[in-house]
Amino acid sequence: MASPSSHPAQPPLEEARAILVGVDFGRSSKAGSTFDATLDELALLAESAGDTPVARVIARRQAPDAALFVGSGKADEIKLLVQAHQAHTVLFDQAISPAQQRNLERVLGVPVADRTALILEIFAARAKSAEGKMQVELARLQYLATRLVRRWSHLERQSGGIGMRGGPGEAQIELDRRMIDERIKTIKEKLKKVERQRSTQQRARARNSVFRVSLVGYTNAGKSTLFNALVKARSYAADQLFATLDTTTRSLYLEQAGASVSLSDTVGFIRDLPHKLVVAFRATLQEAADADLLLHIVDAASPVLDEQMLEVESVLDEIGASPIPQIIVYNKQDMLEEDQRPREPLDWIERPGEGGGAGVRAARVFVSALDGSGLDVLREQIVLAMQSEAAKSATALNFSEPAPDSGVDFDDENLSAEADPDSAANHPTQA
Ligand SMILES: Nc1nc2c(ncn2[C@@H]2O[C@H](COP(=O)(O)OP(=O)(O)OP(=O)(O)O)[C@@H](O)[C@H]2O)c(=O)[nH]1
Ligand SMILES: [Mg+2]
Repeated sequence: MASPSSHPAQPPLEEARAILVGVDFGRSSKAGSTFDATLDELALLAESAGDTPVARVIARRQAPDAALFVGSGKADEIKLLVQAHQAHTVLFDQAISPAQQRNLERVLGVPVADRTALILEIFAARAKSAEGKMQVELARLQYLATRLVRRWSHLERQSGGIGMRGGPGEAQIELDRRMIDERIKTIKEKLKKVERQRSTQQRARARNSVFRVSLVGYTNAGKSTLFNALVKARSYAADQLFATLDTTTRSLYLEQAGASVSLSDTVGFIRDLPHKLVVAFRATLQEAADADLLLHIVDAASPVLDEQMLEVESVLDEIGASPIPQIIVYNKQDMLEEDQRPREPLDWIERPGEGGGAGVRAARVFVSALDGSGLDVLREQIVLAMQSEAAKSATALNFSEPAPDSGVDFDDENLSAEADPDSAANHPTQA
């Protein structure tokens, strides 16, 4: 076995057995079942990062231990499990500090990672566009700059991707850190340029009056599957978290309206998305925020669908997309028991308003992206939303519509990475 001070041996590609650890601080509302669901999500994250979960440990504490996050007894228990399963890594459901990570690695003898690191690994492996890759690299470097990372991710070894694999002595780390800072600066500058281009494109798109619809929702809810079913495209759909990172847009022809709308598939949301990553992806999500209509896709079979919906609503609020009309799409109806399925194909529910304010009514439709049921009703609702929007802007036109080519309706600079999420620049098309 690797001595504690050396770089722990990297597992061979085909196996990376992981022990999952969650600490219940007694805050989960519906104790037990809910907490288990969060570990289910960690398991799916681990699998999406190429690890195989082999055991779960749940600890109960009032507060995290300063040195080890869990108590020393629990740490011993985890170590026994690591040995019994010949595990290669231990994954924590909560964010652990750099010091806790170091201490844990010393005690357990294998690399330790937390949820944030896992999400970053997945994002790094999945990003496809040049901009997406830069955004992820930036978020990763900012995260790595604060810790000695001993875990050389499974995905990274597969893809030979970007990133730092630390581990060596302090001098090397100091050197790495300086290089990291340099790299961060360069990427920020490049990103600014790309973002300026993007906002010019967005402005052009906003001028041509195609009705824009964005699919949003918790990761794995079925956005890409629904996107493919609607436009008969092939967006990458898989039982993995964050299968989609870059926005894909296609034209969707709606027979009932005799017109086309543009439909965009977007990155999924997840609870406690690392803050840096939220900032990095704001530009991508901004496309969702600029839509005329959001289809909020929900995994109706998830035991924690309420929490997932609230998480999505809170991110939407953060990027200024709360006021955009929504259709709530309860997907995966085929997975429900007969008696759990709704009697009517459509009803109305109340969703939170802007800034958590007064609720707003939204149509809810029940579909299965897999077997295609309910898609007609969904198309009808899109048409209705489009017509009601057209009626609204016709009324607005009678008042003070600026000349379409005034060119001063909003400012490129304000849409750059540092833009304030609450600034008016996030609502460029608002009358
Ligand atoms: N049974 C069932 N499975 C579905 C349905 N829609 C999607 N799925 C499955 O759910 C999983 C996730 O689907 P995706 O379309 O990749 O989900 P997504 O929301 O795009 O996920 P991310 O891009 O990772 O955020 C896949 O295994 C799909 O086959 C459905 O209506 N019924
Ligand atoms: Mg997807």
